[in-house]
Amino acid sequence: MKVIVYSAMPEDLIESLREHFEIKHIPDCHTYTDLLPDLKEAEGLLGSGLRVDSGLLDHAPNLKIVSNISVGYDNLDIPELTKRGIMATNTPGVLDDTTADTIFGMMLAAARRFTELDRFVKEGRWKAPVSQAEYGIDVHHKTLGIIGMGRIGGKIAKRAHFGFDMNILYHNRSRNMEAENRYGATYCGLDELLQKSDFVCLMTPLTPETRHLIGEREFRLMKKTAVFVNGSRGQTVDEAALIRALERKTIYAAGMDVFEQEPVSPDNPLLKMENVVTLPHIGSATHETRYAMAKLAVENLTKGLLGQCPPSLINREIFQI
Ligand SMILES: NC(=O)C1=CN([C@@H]2O[C@H](COP(=O)(O)OP(=O)(O)OC[C@H]3O[C@@H](n4cnc5c(N)ncnc54)[C@H](OP(=O)(O)O)[C@@H]3O)[C@@H](O)[C@H]2O)C=CC1
Ligand SMILES: O=CC(=O)O
Repeated sequence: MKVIVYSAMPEDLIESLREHFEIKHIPDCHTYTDLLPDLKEAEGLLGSGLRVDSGLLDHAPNLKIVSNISVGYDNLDIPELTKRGIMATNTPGVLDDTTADTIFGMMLAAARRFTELDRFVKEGRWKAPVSQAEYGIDVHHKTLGIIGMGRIGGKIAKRAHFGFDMNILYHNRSRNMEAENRYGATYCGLDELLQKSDFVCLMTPLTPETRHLIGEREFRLMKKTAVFVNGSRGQTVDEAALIRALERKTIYAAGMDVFEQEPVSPDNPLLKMENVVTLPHIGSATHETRYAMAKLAVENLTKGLLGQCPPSLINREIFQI
């Protein structure tokens, strides 16, 4: 069976795949056209970020499984894959703590102005003891609103509750009793969360329902002192509205790990704002966690192609056909 690996992958994991499959490794793939010569025969596709829809699938008549090395799977057209009987898998769970660390770190950095003041020191502008001009705002004992209290949202809540004595509000389509019982989180409507939170953290998947979930109206509902942090996907936020909210001081600061366009354009006004912490989509980017994700993706693909149910199968109905 032929498998295309279209992202960088540790050599030992490539070797474990070679025990079962013929591997074509194309680590620098940007669009499916880079894969065209191999797609026709491929039964498995493994990597992260590639858009997989009918455009690609029409060239891949033998494909049985698409194994995503990420938990978010907005790059996959799940209904189309399911219609064609192709399994889709992702990597939930193994990246929760690392991603929560990143998002929490970004919240602290925005509130305490770490990146801005790092530049202040390195550029030789630190000439006297700091004054109010360099003060930030406290994170501990404040109210954190988490939109999308799932696996990662829960780990952010854990840090906020046990480490920072924060009061936690959350909004989902359904209640998360574990977050309520373990971290004292309170369920509320989106508008109430936006009005009451000192920190607003967005952690939903990108779906048609969450596209531009946070826009002009939502920024206006937030406190003028609010710090907004996006760890989900760039398209869940109307970035033009965020830029206006920061320019007009409708909110205090922002932390962005994800952008509507990635890599972000150098002209993006957010890059010029001192009160915005920008990261290059590194939520899960540690050596240990990226390895764990790749390993799980390899397990998903191997099990799927060898006739077993992959542990993180998204379109489970395929196994009931
Ligand atoms: N920045 C980065 O590097 C990373 C980003 N991510 C992003 O984070 C996302 C979340 O991951 P994970 O925590 O594992 O996912 P989960 O599915 O565990 O959690 C997602 C949460 O979002 C809620 N949600 C979904 N749709 C809506 C909606 N329309 N309105 C309100 N809440 C909603 C869900 O609750 P309910 O169903 O009850 O609504 C659920 O609690 C990923 O899909 C990915 O996009 C993930 C990892 C790293
Ligand atoms: O953005 C990363 C993911 O795993 O999803």
